[in-house]
Amino acid sequence: MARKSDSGPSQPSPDKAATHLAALRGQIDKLDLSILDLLNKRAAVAAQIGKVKEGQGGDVFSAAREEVVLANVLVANKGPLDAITIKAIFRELISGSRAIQRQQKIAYLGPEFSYSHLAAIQRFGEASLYNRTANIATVFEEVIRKHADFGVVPLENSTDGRIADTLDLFIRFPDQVKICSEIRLRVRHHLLANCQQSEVRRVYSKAQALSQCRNWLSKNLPQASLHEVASTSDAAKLVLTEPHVAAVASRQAAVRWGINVLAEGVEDSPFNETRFAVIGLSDSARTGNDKTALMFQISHTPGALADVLAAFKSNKINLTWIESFPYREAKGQYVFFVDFEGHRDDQRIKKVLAALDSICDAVTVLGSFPMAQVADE
Ligand SMILES: O=C(O)C(=O)C[C@]1(C(=O)O)C=C[C@@H](O)C=C1
Repeated sequence: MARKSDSGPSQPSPDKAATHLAALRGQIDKLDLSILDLLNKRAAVAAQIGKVKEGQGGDVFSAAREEVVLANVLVANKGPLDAITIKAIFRELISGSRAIQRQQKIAYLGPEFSYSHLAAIQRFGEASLYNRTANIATVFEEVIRKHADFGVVPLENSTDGRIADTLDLFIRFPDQVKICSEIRLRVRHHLLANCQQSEVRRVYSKAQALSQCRNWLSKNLPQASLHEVASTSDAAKLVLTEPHVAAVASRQAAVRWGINVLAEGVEDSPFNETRFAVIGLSDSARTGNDKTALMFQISHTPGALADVLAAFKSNKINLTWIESFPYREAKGQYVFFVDFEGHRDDQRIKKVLAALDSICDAVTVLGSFPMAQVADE
C-alpha cells in the first residue's frame, strides 16, 4: 500500500508553478504600467501647482503641505506595505514634483555621506541638487546669499547634546535665516572593513562616532587602537588605503566605497539620534502639530529666567529643548535657545511671545515648523 507523504500539502508540478509565476508577473507588469500612468498624472498636477506658486512668488518646498500629504497616505494605508516603505516612496515622489517645479539646491555639511548628507536626503530625496560645504558657517552663507534654497545643519545629538557651531551661527545671523523644518535621524553606526574582525588593528572615525561606540569597540575589538579623523566618510576611505583598518561609518558609506559591513548597529545607545534644522529664508505654515524655536537674552537679574519659564507654564506650553549658550559679545552674558510645542500663529503662542517681549532684552523667533518623527537613515 502506498504510504501517505508526511511532508505537508502536495507541491504543484514544476510546470504548473512556472505558469502560475508567469501569470503573477504578468499582473505586476500591468499594475506597474497603471502606477506609472498615475505617477505621471500626479507629476503633471504638481507642475501646474508649480506655475501657480511661481505666479505668487511662493516657495517650491512646503514642509507643512508635505506633512499633510504623508499623513493622508499613511492613515489610508492598509498594507501589506509598511509605513516606512510608503514614506520612502512618497518622499521620492514629492522630491520629483519639486524638481519639476524648480530643482532645489540643498547645502549641507560635507563630506558626501556624512550624517548631515543622509538627513538632507531624508528630507529632500534624490531629485534635489546637493551642495556639500566644508563647515556649518558656509551652509548659512549659501542660504543667505541665495546660492542654495535650503541648508541642513545639525542642532543636537542624543549623546553629546547641542552642536555649538550651529547655535553660534544663529546668534551671528539673527533674522537672516529661519528654521522651516526639522529632521530627526536615527543614527546607526556600522563597523566597515575589508579584513576579518580579528585582524583589525586600527579603527578610524569622527570623534563623536567613536565616543558613541566606545563600549562596543572595547568589548569587541580590544586589540585595536582608536583614531579620530574629520568625518566618518574620511574614515571609510582609509579602509581602502591602509591594511588592518576598520571604520565606524554609515551603511551608505560602505555601499559607496565597496567596503564590507562586519557588524551593524555598533552604537552603545539604542536611542542614538541627531536632530537637524532645515534653514531657509522663511519658516513653515501651521499644520496643527508644530514646534517653534526661539532664542532670547535676559538681564542679569534674579528670577529673569524663572519669569520666562513661568510665561510658558501659565500658557500651558510644553518646552521640548532648552540650552544656554555663552554670548561672545558680552562677558558673562548668555543666549538661551528653546524649542516648544505650537506654532507662532497659535493664539497661546502669540500670548507667550508677547510676554517674552516684555521680560527679555531680545527675542528672536528662529521659526515654526512641523514636528518631526524619528527617521531611520
Ligand atoms: O502642494 C504643493 O504645494 C506641491 O507643490 C505639491 C507637493 C507634492 O508633490 O505633493 C510638492 C512639493 C511641496 O513641497 C508640497 C507638495
